[in-house]
Amino acid sequence: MKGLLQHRKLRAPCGIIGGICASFNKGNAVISTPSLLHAEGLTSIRSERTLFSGVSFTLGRGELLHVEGPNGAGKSTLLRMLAGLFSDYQGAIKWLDGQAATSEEVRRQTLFLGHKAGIKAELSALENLAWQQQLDGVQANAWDLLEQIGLLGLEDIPAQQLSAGQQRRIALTRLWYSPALVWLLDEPFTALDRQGIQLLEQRMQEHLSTGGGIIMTSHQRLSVPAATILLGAEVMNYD
Ligand SMILES: Nc1ncnc2c1ncn2[C@@H]1O[C@H](COP(=O)(O)OP(=O)(O)OP(=O)(O)O)[C@@H](O)[C@H]1O
Repeated sequence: MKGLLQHRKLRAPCGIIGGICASFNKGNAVISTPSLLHAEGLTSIRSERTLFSGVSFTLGRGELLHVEGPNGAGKSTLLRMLAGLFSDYQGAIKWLDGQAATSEEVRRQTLFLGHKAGIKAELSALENLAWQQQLDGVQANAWDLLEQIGLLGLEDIPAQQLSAGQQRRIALTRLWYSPALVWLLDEPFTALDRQGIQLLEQRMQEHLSTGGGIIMTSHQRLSVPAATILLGAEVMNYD
C-alpha cells in the first residue's frame, strides 16, 4: 500500500489468536514515502496472555495513527515497543525506510510521552523545563514555552502543588521544541481542559503539516484526521 493515496476505508485482515484481533484502518490518511516507521507482524505475549498478534502498519510523513482498544488491550505496550522501551516482542520495526539503523538515531527521531506526566514533583514548572531540556539536549526559551502552554504566572510553584492538567502541560512543552520526527503519545489529553485539548490538537496539526508523524493512544474521539490501529476487538465495521 506504500505510496498510495487511500480515499476508501479498508477492512484489513485480522490476526486472531484466541479471539484477539488486531487490524488497521487507513481511513482518509495519505501514505507518503519515505515512511517514518514500518511495523511488521508485531506480537506481544505478556504473562502467557496474547495481547495482540500480527499487527502491521506504516507511518508516513504527515500521518496520524490512533491506537484504540479497550483497557488492557496493549496500547501502551505497543507504544513502548515502538519507543524501544519494551523489547519482549515478536515482529519487526523499521525506521525511516531503514535509514535510522542505530538505537541512537532512533532515539533522536522519536519523542515518547508516557501516560503519566513524568515530571519532577518537587521542581517548579521553570525548573522542570530546564531539566527536561537538559535531558533532551535542547535549549529553548523557557518563558516562551510557559506562555505557549498557558503556565505563565505559575512558573515558580512546585509541580506537586499544581493541578493534574497543569502538570500535564509541563510535560507537553517538549512537543513545542523537540526536533523528533515521530511522536509517540500515550493518552496525551489526560487531565487537559477543553482549551488544553485544542492547544495540543493545534500543535499536533502543525507537526503533521511539517512532515512529522504521530502514533497516539486516546480513549477520546480525535478532531485531527487519523487512521486507526484497533487492538483487542474482533468485530470492526468501517462501512
Ligand atoms: N510489567 C508487566 N508485566 C506483565 N504484564 C503487564 C505488565 N504491564 C502491563 N501488563 C499487562 O499488559 C496488558 C496490557 O497493558 P497496557 O498498559 O499495554 O494496556 P492498555 O491498552 O494501554 O490499557 P489502558 O487502556 O487501560 O491504558 C494488561 O493486561 C497488563 O496487565
